[in-house]
Amino acid sequence: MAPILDGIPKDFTNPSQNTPPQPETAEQYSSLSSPLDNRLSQVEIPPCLISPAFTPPSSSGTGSPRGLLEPSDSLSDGETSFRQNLLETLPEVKCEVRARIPMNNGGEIFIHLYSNNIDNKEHLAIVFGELIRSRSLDAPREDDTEWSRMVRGAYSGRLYPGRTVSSSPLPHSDSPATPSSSNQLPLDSIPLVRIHSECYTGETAWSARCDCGEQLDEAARLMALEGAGVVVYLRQEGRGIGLAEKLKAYNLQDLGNDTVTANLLLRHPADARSYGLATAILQDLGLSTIRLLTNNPIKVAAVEGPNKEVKVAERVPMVPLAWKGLKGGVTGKELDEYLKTKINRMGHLLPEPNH
Ligand SMILES: Nc1nc2c(ncn2[C@@H]2O[C@H](COP(=O)(O)OP(=O)(O)OP(=O)(O)O)[C@@H](O)[C@H]2O)c(=O)[nH]1
Repeated sequence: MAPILDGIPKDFTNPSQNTPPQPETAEQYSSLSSPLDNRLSQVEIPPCLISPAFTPPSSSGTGSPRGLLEPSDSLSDGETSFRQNLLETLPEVKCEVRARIPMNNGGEIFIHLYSNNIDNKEHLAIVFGELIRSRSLDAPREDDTEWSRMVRGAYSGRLYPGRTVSSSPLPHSDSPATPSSSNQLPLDSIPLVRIHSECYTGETAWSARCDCGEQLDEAARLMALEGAGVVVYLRQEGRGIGLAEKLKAYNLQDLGNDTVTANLLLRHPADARSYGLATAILQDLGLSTIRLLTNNPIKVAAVEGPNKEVKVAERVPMVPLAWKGLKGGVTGKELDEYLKTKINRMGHLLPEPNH
């Protein structure tokens, strides 16, 4: 693969790790991953994004290693700038707390907050349905009491005023209770999963530059319909470069650059994300086979992990509502350009609309 930015170390986003020899091509990759369709096998998947890998450090985006590039400086395609180092094992994750959230549409979710051994961010799993449970949350802990188990969310059924036993599945019943087999996800059901990267602008600040907020809503809608599913919400804002750098990238986009070039001009990779934490969280939730909601072929291969800790049985496309001719979604020139760059420069598997 050709170097991206002459003279800049490819692995500047994670300089402290030694990089083991990595496959460089889709062919070499095929021994690690099982592509879901023909287009997937044609995509050159950056080895750095195969789990397990570091999520970019929490300080990512706070400084450009060697300053801003001028557009006239050496700048080529973004693929080889994906460069992080692999771990030999998955990161360790621990669900610290789980809480029920009644939704404003009448539904209900269980938010799981995770800690891990590679960064200090609060990564989340938003769980639909009660049958998907966290092993690390439910496991007995030192000095556990019924009270501490209920407060951290390691209870079954519902909490109610006066409840004293964490494991009771029914109100006022003190019967023993890790979830019974009838309370587990049916063996033949493969849950929907969305691995979503944080996007303050699209999810909170009403941005029409991307469809991140819409994708989150659509994932929630589908999972609510099925009564089960998980959104793994990773705190890798701005494709891992952080909010400050993403905002600079927006200014560079307004100056005429696409999303990939804007990142490169800031001397960041086109995509600095990794998915090892997502793989570990799915494992903790007992999900070894999933249907993954995404258009991003890298995500599919990355989340499976080198040892196939998680198997993606099906990729479920996420087509923007506007591109399906439906109302209610994000629309506009910026969104179209954002999506076309994903298709043309990042290999996303999304058919362009006819309009
Ligand atoms: N650097 C940068 N990041 C952006 C921009 N627009 C959105 N993002 C970030 O892109 C990420 C979107 O990630 P995801 O929703 O997981 O989507 P994806 O990997 O692109 O692919 P899908 O799974 O198909 O949606 C979030 O972290 C956003 O903050 C941009 O213009 N520049």
